[in-house]
Amino acid sequence: MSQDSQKKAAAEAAIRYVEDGMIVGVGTGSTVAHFIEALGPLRDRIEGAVSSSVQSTEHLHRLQIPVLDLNACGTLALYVDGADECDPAKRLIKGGGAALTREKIVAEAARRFVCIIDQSKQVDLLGHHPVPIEVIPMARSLVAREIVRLGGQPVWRDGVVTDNGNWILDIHGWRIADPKALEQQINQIPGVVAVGLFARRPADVVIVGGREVQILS
Ligand SMILES: O=C[C@H](O)[C@H](O)[C@H](O)COP(=O)(O)O
Repeated sequence: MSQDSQKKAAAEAAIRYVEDGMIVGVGTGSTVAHFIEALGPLRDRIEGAVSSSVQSTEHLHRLQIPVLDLNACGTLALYVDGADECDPAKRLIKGGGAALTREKIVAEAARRFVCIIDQSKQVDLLGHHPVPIEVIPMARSLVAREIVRLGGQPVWRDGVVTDNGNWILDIHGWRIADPKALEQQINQIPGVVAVGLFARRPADVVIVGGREVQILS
């Protein structure tokens, strides 16, 4: 089964968590694009969606799913998003598509975070995939130097500007034994907007696509 078919299978399996009248938090990326497609036929049964990126907002609009302002929604019942890596404790690396900051905000606002992935995303230890950090542009070099002190190798994702007008550093070379501690340390560096480590707020349910879809809860 191709990686994209696995993504689609996971995304379609996540639809069972959508209930009538819900406001659904929606992540970003190619796996979420399948979820948005599956959500389309339910547009009249849900109140709407809260989006984590311009890309997802445009997709939701194309399917006539109302996109709501998080500030007017309070706590969301459900957030569905993909990931770049997922460990057995459902901690994640996210941000391959540069949407990590808004994704973190919507995930934090949700009671249940359902993460949809293909099998290649499952790892024992996070860090094979670089860890993205969104930084305020003027702080790029400062943050990079601090990251080197923490043992990482920062690479500027040159040319990429986030939806918030910021830049991305991708940190290579880490095998992350304590993701929560590292998340906290990175968050303390001035100029860091968000880090794509989701350890303080891991997923609640992980759906792994495949011929047999696996649901880890
Ligand atoms: O910024 C992007 C997000 O964190 C994505 O959810 C993540 O990169 C996974 O993307 P995809 O579903 O395309 O593999």
